[in-house]
Amino acid sequence: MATHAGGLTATRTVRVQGLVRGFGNRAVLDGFDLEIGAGEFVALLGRSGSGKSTLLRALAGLDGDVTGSGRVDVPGNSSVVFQDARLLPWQRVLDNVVLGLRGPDADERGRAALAEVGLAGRERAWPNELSGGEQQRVALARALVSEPELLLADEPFGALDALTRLRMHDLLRELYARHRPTVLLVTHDVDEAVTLADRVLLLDSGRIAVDLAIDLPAPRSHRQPQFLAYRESLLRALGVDQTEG
Ligand SMILES: Nc1ncnc2c1ncn2[C@@H]1O[C@H](COP(=O)(O)OP(=O)(O)OP(=O)(O)O)[C@@H](O)[C@H]1O
Repeated sequence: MATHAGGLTATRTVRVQGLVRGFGNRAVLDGFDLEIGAGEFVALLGRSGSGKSTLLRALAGLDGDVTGSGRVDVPGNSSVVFQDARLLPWQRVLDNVVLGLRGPDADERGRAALAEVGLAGRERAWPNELSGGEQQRVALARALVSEPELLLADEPFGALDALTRLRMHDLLRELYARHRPTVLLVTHDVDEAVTLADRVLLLDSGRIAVDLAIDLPAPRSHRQPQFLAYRESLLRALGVDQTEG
């Protein structure tokens, strides 16, 4: 069985060694290794079915029913954000954010987190009164209110329209600058990866085929020649034909 342990050094937040995960006879990850430094913002790209979510679930400890082996070291206080906000519809926005928080200052921290994601004044709203983008802001507030060392995000903006997605990019980058968690962001979107991350991993057939440091001054934009160079090399590695469209 895989061990899921805490106890990390200050310089390394995530360490995966010899991770094996599969379904039936098929190994998705077979002897997979990964290290992520404290405070790194890492994006994980890969074709559909390459094992991105399988890896994220292993890091989140959300695959207890899956057989596998290997060692997974992550901090004890990690948060996960998914493509859908997964709010409890019978709880008001603030109650969703502070769910699981203890202490007399929980509400105060929840309010502060909501203000940080631009939702001050919506504390008493019900989730279904919010737009998809607003619900995802609540999910981010809920993830960050506990000041996690590690934020795991599985295509958190995948269901949003293009404009909302761009706004969420700015917000996530802002929150990251303020709180400095280690981030692992699973995405299908090469531009999203290059815009947000300082390191991009490309998963292919259960192994890391590309491990690319993104060294771009902020604010990042498609107009930067280096941005286009990073995008091109990642698209090439993904096997996307760039002569089309
Ligand atoms: N519960 C499951 N039972 C059987 N096979 C599964 C299960 N979950 C995932 N798989 C298979 O494992 C492989 C990796 O899936 P995973 O969801 O990790 O890929 P992914 O890279 O996240 O894909 P996507 O980008 O489409 O979300 C796929 O071939 C998938 O069909």
